[in-house]
Amino acid sequence: MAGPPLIIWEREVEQLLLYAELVPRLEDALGKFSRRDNAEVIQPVRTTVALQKHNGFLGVMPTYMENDGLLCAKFVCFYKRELGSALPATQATVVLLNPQYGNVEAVMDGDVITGMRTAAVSAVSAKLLMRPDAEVLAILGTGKQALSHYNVFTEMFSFKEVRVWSHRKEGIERFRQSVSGPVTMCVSVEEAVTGADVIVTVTRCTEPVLFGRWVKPGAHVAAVGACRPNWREVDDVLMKEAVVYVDSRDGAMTESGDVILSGVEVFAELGDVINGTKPAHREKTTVFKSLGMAVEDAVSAKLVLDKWKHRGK
Ligand SMILES: NC(=O)C1=CN([C@@H]2O[C@H](COP(=O)(O)OP(=O)(O)OC[C@H]3O[C@@H](n4cnc5c(N)ncnc54)[C@H](O)[C@@H]3O)[C@@H](O)[C@H]2O)C=CC1
Ligand SMILES: O=C([O-])C1=[NH+]CCC1
Repeated sequence: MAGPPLIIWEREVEQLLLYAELVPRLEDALGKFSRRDNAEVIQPVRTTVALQKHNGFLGVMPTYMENDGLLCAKFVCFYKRELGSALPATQATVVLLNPQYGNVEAVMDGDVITGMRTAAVSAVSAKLLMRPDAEVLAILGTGKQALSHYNVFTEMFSFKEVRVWSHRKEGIERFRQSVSGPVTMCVSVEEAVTGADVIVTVTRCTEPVLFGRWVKPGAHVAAVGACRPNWREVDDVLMKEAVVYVDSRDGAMTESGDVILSGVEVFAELGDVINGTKPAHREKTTVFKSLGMAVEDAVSAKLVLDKWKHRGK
């Protein structure tokens, strides 16, 4: 008989996950996903159940990575909140199962995993797609994802300036106090993104907040919010001017309003670039549209579990 599952909560996950260890595992997982080999990865598009009364959705995100012996599912609730609401936009739990017997081995907090793996994948997109001389990073939004993106982008790259915009002044002030490095606080999106080399959009917007007319040619945009087919974060002009990369083509064609409603053609998955089957157009304006994938959660959770088992050794 299997023992009871391990329960690993937020503070422990926070202590165990490090970007330096997470990033290479995510790159490997993105590459495996894009090879479409069922022995490596089975990952259907996320199933979503509408929580109409609460203006939200439950997303169920399973994956099986046979060669890695990994069976995992994340449950993530995400909401369209009122402007200024203090309630979280997402809440998540990750479950690791034994693929041979089907028992649950570990249940862990999914919020830190979601924050860190999403930001780390955006950083991978920048590593592959931004111009090598990039100096200015602009972050739109000041919530959980904004913070994790700030942390990994400043750990992996040396930007001369990091600009931050939020629709609320208090949001920017809170953000400035929670980060260790300098930030330039911007009063408008236009001010934040004009001349920026890399732009990260991490808002709860459901209408475009970033407009192509403000984006410098050759900039790289990691568009992380707007994960429903009728939600937008960036406008048609930007989508049509850019070479568009995604985490999952099927995911983007099912869930991304920015892709579906602009009618653009997806050029490649990040995994295709990692595998060397599609080029990285660093010289052009690029958009990485992120929806989030179960393989990212699975390899993150496995890293947490392995480190939990070896802690103190
Ligand atoms: N692609 C992916 O893998 C993932 C995407 N997400 C998405 O990322 C976005 C940010 O998530 P969190 O940082 O956790 O949320 P959060 O609630 O912590 O922060 C959201 C930010 O958006 C701002 N905001 C809210 N409404 C706005 C509006 N109408 N216009 C402009 N700004 C607005 C808030 O002031 C806040 O700064 C959400 O859309 C979420 O669904 C979250 C997890 C994973
Ligand atoms: O992958 C993920 O966890 C999510 N994507 C959009 C909301 C949550």
